[in-house]
Amino acid sequence: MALAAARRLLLHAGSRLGRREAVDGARRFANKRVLVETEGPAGVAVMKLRNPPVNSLSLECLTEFTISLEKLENDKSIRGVILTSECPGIFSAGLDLLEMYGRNPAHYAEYWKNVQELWLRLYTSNMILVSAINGASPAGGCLLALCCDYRVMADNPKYTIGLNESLLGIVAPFWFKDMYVNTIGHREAERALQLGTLFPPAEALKVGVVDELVPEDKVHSKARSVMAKWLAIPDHSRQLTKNMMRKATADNLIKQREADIQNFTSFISKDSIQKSLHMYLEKLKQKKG
Ligand SMILES: CC/C=C\C/C=C\C/C=C\CCC/C=C/C(=O)SCCNC(=O)CCNC(=O)[C@H](O)C(C)(C)COP(=O)(O)OP(=O)(O)OC[C@H]1O[C@@H](n2cnc3c(N)ncnc32)[C@H](O)[C@@H]1OP(=O)(O)O
Repeated sequence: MALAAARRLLLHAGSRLGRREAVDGARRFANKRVLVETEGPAGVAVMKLRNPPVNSLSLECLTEFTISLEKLENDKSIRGVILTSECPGIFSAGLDLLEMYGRNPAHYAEYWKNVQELWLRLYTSNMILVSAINGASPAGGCLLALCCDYRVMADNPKYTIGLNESLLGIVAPFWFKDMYVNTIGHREAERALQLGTLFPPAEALKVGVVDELVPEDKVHSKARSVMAKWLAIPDHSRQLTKNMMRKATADNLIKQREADIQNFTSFISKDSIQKSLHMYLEKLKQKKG
């Protein structure tokens, strides 16, 4: 309930701000964790995640992300979005582990509902989505990139991307898996999911997790030039084609959202799974010390 109220407030406040700044041609609206900048006639918005230190997708971050997308979808002058990160070296560390560890079942259910909501909105967006992957992109971070129509990644061997859930002792849900299969094919997805592979850029390109690698300082300019190419296609034919390609995958979740929430909640609540998450969080801490 509190989140629904926050969502209404943010939508309202954001639209007022958006109108005021439109006077300059370039517009900008921001929540705490998501910054959106639009550039007048080109019809392109740049959406930057800024939830330091690692852009983990906390409940608040998911909510703000979803609201920002909703606002862009409602703005008919926007045809494309470049998704990127403001956190140096990190695109997104994925779902926030602290939302899935040590909480109660009602919290897990609420969190998962919001994860589903963001995924459905991103994956089925009518807008052109290009990801400018300027850092590490494990699990839910990779999920965000996979939702896009085109992925440009910084060619820095320190950055990896992939669905690594099995390394955490958890399991990517069927709709993560479906999207992976759609992107890289069944055999590669089967292997990468079981092994929890985090691909360095060259391998990510080879297997098809990303579409293009560029030097780090060229990620944004390349994303813009890719966007220009996609903008040249008539919206109606591109959108109908996208819908034709993606609808069955999205419908597969839509028809069983509630069951998927129940499944996640009971899975993540298990003692054995909580123990695995605890160990993984400890490992992250130890890495520092
Ligand atoms: C039969 C059953 C069938 C189906 C199952 C049913 C349902 C499905 C069930 C579950 C599905 C869940 C799907 C989950 C998806 C996810 O996205 S899980 C998250 C996966 N993410 C990761 O593994 C990334 C972990 N992080 C890292 O590898 C590194 O942090 C980094 C490479 C991103 C960045 O490295 P550094 O720059 O060195 O930063 P630090 O490691 O020091 O981290 C700083 C700080 O941030 C904390 N942190 C990192 N990642 C997360 C995260 N994802 N969530 C929350 N917090 C995170 C880290 O612990 C540090 O914290 P402090 O020590 O500073 O407090």
